Amino acid sequence: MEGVDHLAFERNKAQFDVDEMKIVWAGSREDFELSDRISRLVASDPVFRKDDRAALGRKELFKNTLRKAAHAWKRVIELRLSGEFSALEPEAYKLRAFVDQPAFTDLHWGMFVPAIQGQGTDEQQQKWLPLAYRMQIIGCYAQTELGHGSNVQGLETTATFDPKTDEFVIHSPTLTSSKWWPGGLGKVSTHAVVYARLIIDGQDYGVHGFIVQLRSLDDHLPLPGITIGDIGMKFGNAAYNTMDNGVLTFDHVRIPRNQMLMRVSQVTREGKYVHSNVPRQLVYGTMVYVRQKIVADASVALSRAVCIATRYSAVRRQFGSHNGGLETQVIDYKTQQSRLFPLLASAYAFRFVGEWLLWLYTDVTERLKAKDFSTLPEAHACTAGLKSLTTTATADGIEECRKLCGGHGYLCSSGLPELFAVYVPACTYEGDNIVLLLQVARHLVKTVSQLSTGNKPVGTTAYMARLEQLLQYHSDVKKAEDWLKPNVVLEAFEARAARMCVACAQNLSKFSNPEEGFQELAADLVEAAVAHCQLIVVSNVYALSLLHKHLGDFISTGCIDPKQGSLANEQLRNLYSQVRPNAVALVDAYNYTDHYLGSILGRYDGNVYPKLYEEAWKDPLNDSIVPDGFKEYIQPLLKQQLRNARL
Ligand SMILES: CCCCC/C=C\C/C=C\C/C=C\C=C\C(=O)SCCNC(=O)CCNC(=O)[C@H](O)C(C)(C)COP(=O)(O)OP(=O)(O)OC[C@H]1O[C@@H](n2cnc3c(N)ncnc32)[C@H](O)[C@@H]1OP(=O)(O)O
Ligand SMILES: Cc1cc2nc3c(=O)[nH]c(=O)nc-3n(C[C@H](O)[C@H](O)[C@H](O)COP(=O)(O)OP(=O)(O)OC[C@H]3O[C@@H](n4cnc5c(N)ncnc54)[C@H](O)[C@@H]3O)c2cc1C
Repeated sequence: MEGVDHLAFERNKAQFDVDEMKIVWAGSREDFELSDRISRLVASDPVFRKDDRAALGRKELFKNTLRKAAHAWKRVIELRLSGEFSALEPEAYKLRAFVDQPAFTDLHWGMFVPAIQGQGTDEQQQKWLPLAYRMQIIGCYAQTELGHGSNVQGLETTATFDPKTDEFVIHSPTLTSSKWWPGGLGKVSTHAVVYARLIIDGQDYGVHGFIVQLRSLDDHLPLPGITIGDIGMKFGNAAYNTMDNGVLTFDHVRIPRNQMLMRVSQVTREGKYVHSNVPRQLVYGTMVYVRQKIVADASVALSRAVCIATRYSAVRRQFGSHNGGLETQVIDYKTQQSRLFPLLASAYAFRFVGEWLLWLYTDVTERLKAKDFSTLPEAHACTAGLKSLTTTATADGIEECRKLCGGHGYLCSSGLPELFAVYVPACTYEGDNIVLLLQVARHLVKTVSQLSTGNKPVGTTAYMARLEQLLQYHSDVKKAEDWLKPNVVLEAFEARAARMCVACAQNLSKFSNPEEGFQELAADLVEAAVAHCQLIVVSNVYALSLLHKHLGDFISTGCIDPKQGSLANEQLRNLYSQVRPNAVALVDAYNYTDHYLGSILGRYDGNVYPKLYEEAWKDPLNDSIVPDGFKEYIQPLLKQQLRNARL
């Protein structure tokens, strides 16, 4: 029934103030009001409708994306969502987020602009940023190649300095050096920040960023020497196919010398390479920025899936009917709770860890401005590790939510297949998750090895300073409630991470060649890195379900014994019972509109069955009662069978 809240009985059970929790989730009252206003604005605008997108072909889908991006930009300007002509302001960022359709603009604002801001000189910023802010040029981030993505130092594209003309010659020497994947490149971008090996007088100075114009600003045709196109359909139907991930090759394309991004190092008119007194890793700065954004984004994607699965689990009933009464809500099954509630808790935990990471990132940025590079390794390890941890958990969590919704979760109208398809590449882009965990492992091993030299570990590795104590530690948990004390949980996680790191460091020391040891022990190193990253995010329910999931680690490292493991599980069951009456209210606190959720199963009013039934009839296959192709392919078969039957 329209207008009836089928979930009201669930909402009445809540033991906390949902409106207050909405503010906690949003970050502040101001943020809440902003999100609320912008999400409603998007939901009520017919251009931003998205319920029809699963049935669109690639070309229509792409054109629809262009239309939405252009309309979003128009709205930003009309509503003066940002003071300047810039879409970097929170309002404009939120508008793009609620439009919920990946587009070239994500890369323009999310990578092209930050690359120039972070790696361009003041002069370069003054020249390029106003053009980019007004979208008079549209840029992308062209780093990955057909042959190399993870190994940035292995990129093959060259930028050779020509002192005669004061230019760089950008060239793709091999097929594998073709740029491959950059979003927005395939059909839209007029410019790119291209990463290429700097060659001066035959000497290779490694990978640097260059601003290169790709297409004419008049007719949008590729400039001479440039070959460009889309790399083809990707996983899922609509999902990430709204994006024109592209291929690009250069045939001796010339650009002026001042288009090398020169904040970190410079090439003079005479062809002299000058490296500023800053770490070369600052060339990777844009990736650090985006990894931090991706962590913040993980809680959004996971919370959407959890919201759908929680509301639907309260609506869906199976078994347990007595004397013709109602069947049991599937959310009341302990198995459903043990799969769903840790994800609900994870969404909240990732929301808070995202805030913390933003603080860390802001802090390191301020320090870099003051030429203090001391916290850069910690910022790199935290952004890389948490990007890996949160995206893996979110991608797995979305898929689990699909299963939690049974068969109906497999329908596109549940919103879950598309959410998964659009999200899962987050485990790969901005750094493959395993490659990133290996970076964390290097940081941890280095930290352990420096302890003997008296180096005091700082930041998230500070617990290693108590190594002796952590190596002696054995949990003193005696009853299930002991697991409710944050310190008890935290110490167990610290001891587990410390012991796994120390074990890796000890095993590494047995190798005469450390690099060989690192390769050989990579799987253990990744597990130690995961343990360290989990330590960063632990909080009550979440921590206990993780402890239960990784019980083997905790027991094998001697941090807890099997009895204490069972007590943790007992406590977990108690906590699920406490979460149960609050579950629907906890997902209401995300304040998502039905437009943004894009899911019949997750509708706010819980009116699932009539709407699912209605939606089915909208499928293009139901446009005709007898399908196209009946006469050619089905009727002859039927007639054939009839003839055979008569024989
Ligand atoms: C709308 C706004 C955006 C919103 C965001 C939301 C969603 C995103 C949406 C869509 C995504 C779309 C786009 C995706 C884009 C891309 O994918 S761009 C391409 C990204 N590519 C990668 O991430 C490549 C991964 N590889 C690397 O980062 C490096 O090659 C790797 C770190 C693996 C190795 O580098 P290498 O130079 O070979 O280093 P070493 O292992 O030898 O390390 C040398 C030292 O440098 C330190 N280090 C490495 N990286 C960094 C860094 N980024 N910052 C600081 N320091 C770094 C490393 O720790 C070593 O230090 P020590 O020498 O040990 O002290
Ligand atoms: C949707 C999407 C959008 C993207 N957008 C952009 C963009 O805008 N701009 C851009 O430049 N790039 C972009 N990329 C590329 C992306 O950054 C790379 O795909 C990513 O960095 C992974 O690199 P790769 O593809 O080379 O994977 P590979 O490194 O080839 O990974 C293959 C396998 O090898 C393993 N592996 C690799 N190295 C190691 C190692 N040292 N030790 C152990 N295992 C290892 C990995 O774990 C993985 O299992 C995008 C990719 C996707 C999927």
